[in-house]
Amino acid sequence: MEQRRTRLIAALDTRDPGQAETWAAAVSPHADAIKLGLEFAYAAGFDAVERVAAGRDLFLDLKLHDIPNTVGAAIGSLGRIRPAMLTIHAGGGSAMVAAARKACDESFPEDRKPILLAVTVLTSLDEHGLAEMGIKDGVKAQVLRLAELALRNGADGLVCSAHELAALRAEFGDKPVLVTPGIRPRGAAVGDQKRIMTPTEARTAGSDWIVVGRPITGASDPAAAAAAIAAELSA
Ligand SMILES: O=C(O)c1cc(=O)[nH]c(=O)n1[C@@H]1O[C@H](COP(=O)(O)O)[C@@H](O)[C@H]1O
Repeated sequence: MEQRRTRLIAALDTRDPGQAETWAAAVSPHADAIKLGLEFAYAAGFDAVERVAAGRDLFLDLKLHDIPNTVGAAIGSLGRIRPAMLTIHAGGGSAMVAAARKACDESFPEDRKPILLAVTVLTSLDEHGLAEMGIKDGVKAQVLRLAELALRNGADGLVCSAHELAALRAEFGDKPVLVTPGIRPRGAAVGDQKRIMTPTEARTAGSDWIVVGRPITGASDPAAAAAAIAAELSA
């Protein structure tokens, strides 16, 4: 079987457009896409998102989670940004995911439709965190449940931790795009993440894309940190 190519998304979490542009330029030779999310969009605005993303593949991580009409309309407002990937929360339910699918289909040209990704269980949560919300049968069961809901309603892929990749591939096959944050090169600070793996482990487990933020942006040389992770993925 051909080895899956695992690609790198660099998460550029900052409020500062100048910093985002500097990081984007530094990591772009090594990362396959950049991610801008809530911190940047709220602080710098969508014009800045558009500027930093120009000429680059953008993972726009807004993690939309609202009533179907609002989520569909929000996606409809993103047309000028043309993200390569876009996130919603699978926990918004079937009708919300379906509304997001419809909005993607109607708001973007056929050849520039974003990959619609449904976040299953955040990588900052563990069994205890889920139990606090009344979900008592564990992370894997919840990820599989939300994955089924999201894929059935039109999501192209899922955001999960690398720990669930094997179960998701066994259940849903090769087609869904599986994106895994919570990636920590050996020895890197874990921070608020709970379900982590190294780049090599995530690649071996079948990740299509890994998302790495602070291990790159917090490094003294972000370009070198991104290059080292890219090298690890292609070793
Ligand atoms: O959707 C995401 O990208 C996401 C989902 C998830 O479950 N966990 C998660 O960490 N993320 C994002 O991935 C990035 C991880 O950043 P670091 O922990 O700094 O590597 C952040 O921008 C998070 O918002």
